[in-house]
Amino acid sequence: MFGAAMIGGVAYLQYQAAQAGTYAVDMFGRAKDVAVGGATGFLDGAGSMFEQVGRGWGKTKEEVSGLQVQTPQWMKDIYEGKAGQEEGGSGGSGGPNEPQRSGVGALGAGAATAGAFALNAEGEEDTRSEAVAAKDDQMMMLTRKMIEIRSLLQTIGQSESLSLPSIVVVGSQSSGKSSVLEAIVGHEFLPKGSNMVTRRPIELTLVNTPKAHVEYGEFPSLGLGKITDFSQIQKTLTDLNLAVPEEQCVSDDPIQLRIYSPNVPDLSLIDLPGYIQVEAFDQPTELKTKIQELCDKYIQPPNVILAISAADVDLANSTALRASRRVDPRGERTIGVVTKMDLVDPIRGAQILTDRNYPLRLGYVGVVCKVPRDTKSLFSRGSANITSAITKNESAYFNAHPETFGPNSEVMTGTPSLRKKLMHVLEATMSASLATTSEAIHQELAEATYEFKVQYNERPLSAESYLAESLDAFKHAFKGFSDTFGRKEVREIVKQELDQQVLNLLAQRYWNRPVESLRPIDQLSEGLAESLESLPKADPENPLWNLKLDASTSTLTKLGIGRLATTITAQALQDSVRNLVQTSTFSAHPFAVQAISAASEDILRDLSYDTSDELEICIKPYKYRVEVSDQEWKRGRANITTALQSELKDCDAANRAIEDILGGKRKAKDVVAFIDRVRSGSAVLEGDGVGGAGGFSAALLQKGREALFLRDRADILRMRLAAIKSRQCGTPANKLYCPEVFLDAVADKLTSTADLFLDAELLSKFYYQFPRKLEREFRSLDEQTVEKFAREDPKIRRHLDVVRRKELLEVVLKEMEGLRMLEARERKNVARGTQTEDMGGRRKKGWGIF
Ligand SMILES: Nc1nc2c(ncn2[C@@H]2O[C@H](COP(=O)(O)OP(=O)(O)OP(=O)(O)O)[C@@H](O)[C@H]2O)c(=O)[nH]1
Repeated sequence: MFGAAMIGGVAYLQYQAAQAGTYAVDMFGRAKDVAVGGATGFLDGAGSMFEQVGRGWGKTKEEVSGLQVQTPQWMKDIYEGKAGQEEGGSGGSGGPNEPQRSGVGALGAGAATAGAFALNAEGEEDTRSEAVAAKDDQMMMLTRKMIEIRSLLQTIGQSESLSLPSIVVVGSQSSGKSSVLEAIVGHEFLPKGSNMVTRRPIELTLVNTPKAHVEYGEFPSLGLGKITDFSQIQKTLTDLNLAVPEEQCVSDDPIQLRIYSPNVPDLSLIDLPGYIQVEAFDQPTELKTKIQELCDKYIQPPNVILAISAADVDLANSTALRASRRVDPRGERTIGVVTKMDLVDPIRGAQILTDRNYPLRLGYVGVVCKVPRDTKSLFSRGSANITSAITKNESAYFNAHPETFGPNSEVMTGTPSLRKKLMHVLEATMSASLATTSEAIHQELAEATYEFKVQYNERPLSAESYLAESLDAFKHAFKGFSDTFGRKEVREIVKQELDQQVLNLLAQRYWNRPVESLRPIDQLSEGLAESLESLPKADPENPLWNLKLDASTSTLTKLGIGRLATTITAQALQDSVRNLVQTSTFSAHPFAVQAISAASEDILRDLSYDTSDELEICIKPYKYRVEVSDQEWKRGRANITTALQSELKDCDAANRAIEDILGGKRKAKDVVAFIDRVRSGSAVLEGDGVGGAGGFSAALLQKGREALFLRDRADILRMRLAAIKSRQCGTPANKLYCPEVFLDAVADKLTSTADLFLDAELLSKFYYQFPRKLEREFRSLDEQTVEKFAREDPKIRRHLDVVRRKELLEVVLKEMEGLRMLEARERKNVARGTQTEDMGGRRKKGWGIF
């Protein structure tokens, strides 16, 4: 077990046994003894490290660098002084409890560690021996690996067995919990306020970045990116906490926060709401219980408990220690932190730290974490590091009482010592949990593999591959559509539209036989002058009929065909794209549906401007003259016959519907006969018929008028169908007598020009541009959006989850294997180190870690 390098063979085995609940040696109250034991083992480890680097701590950097070929990267970094920002200096005042280190600054060793421990950066002397420093570095690397694995496991899910332990911080309100965490991090970043602002657990992962110059935080699940302003982190945490409604009190949904800094150690901590004694009058009555339940959930084994108590409150009244006792009665995994040491007499402070009533195997650490008032304003901007100010203030206090807190005292004090202790304890606890967690991962992986096989036939899937496949399938479907929607289809929709326009024109200009008595005078048309029945016998020079035909033709050609035909074709394309999306995998993705629709709309809008103008120019000649060939006439005659027949059918159907409304044929006939009589003047319509007339209600009269109109229209259609069928309408020379045929032929000519042009200008350009635009837009989506897109479909989300879970578990297992190898190597080193020690009989005094 590599933890042994730090803890020492004997002490570590004791610790391990204690973790397993079989620890039989009474270490309580003799924490210091164990610490020395730990230090012995620690030096054993140093011995083996010595071997690793060429048995030469006394060598110069150059001498040693010749051996670097065999040394690991972290070690090289130390020799090259790259790992930390500063070399291990000898200046500054050492912490009172720090053991003296020989050969300080030699080889620049420990620079990385010092950076991580924030010792030199804070003006303190790194007093560790080189071997110790190197060992620390290796431990940090391993701890970091485990923390990384812990973070990976966090992303897999909140399963208790699938997790590595963390340090859980508990304490009553105002015990100084936040101050301790902020002293470790070096920034004020936790929510502050009187209104119980910590309502959710904060899972804090500290990542040491020795070479970085910038400190920042990240909320991995919020995607806010790197936040360098710690007051912004504080604000975000406050907002997230206050989002838990007051009546809900607290939530067990953790907030994950990672802080990257060269000044933090690699640690994983969980901050919890502070215990309260009694609810305030404006707080929910169950608040106390809820906080307790939440804390209880987190302080379970194998987590380490950081129990915060204030020195000015009797330890017997410490809620944190009481809570820890319930779940850790033998005090095996609790570190006691006594804050506000400056508020009690030093002798009393030292007594608290050596408390016999609440003995803790991992001991107590006394701290003064208050930011000195005179420097506080300097840090108000949220970016300055406060570690230095706190440590200086703290050292000043403890150094002022050397007889109580000096190097020879039994007690452990100071935030730097606490940081180190936390790292060592976390490393050991995590490594002790590795086997169990590894077993749980194996089991989870087996389940995920089974699900992947059975449910998804081992079909690999990623958000990117899903998007790519969906896009390819859609483009393929679109290609299929473009093969079936060409000039012929454009012609159909344009002609259908123009047919309608022709029918409207005919109705307006030719078929408008007025029902005179029922229409206001100003609506009576020129149709009165010459009835349509007289058209077949009209004089070819008759100005009225000539004018009518010219005006109708002109209306048709000047309709704005360019715009009309382009718009309806673009609309048909847009509708088709929408239908294609609905039948594609994209249909389950609102984002994609919207993006595709917008893409086609954009292209069609752009193309439509030019296309409609140019098409209008193409049909310009028809605005002045339209020649119709015999062939065209023949086609027009056939087409309009079909159109009129269909119109006639519609009229008859509408008439039948009205008859039904009027209460049958007979009743309808009576109403229509009355209106007919009014029209011919043989009956009188009282008023305007609003109150009814002739024994019929106003509503019946209205329906009767509609029926009469439809009857008239049907009569006209029949008459015109007969006319079109007659010999007279057999030739374009007689267009004056057959306006229906002529207008249809004109519409047909306009359609032919439009479909040719639209095919070349709108369709082919759209078919070219659209898939490319989609390709561009979808391929340039960022990872997050692609992920969001794929997860919109619940089926795909489940599939992705299984694949991802399986992949992550495989990665974690691989990482675990790596750790195990390191661990095995470490164990070997410890064994060798012990041998060396036995031979040399050399023992050094080291730090008391536990
Ligand atoms: N004198 C002195 N004051 C301290 C020390 N540590 C914290 N304080 C002060 O004690 C008060 C409470 O400290 P916090 O760190 O906010 O305590 P907390 O436990 O997080 O409190 P809640 O957020 O209410 O749960 C603050 O005014 C701190 O400035 C210390 O070591 N010495």
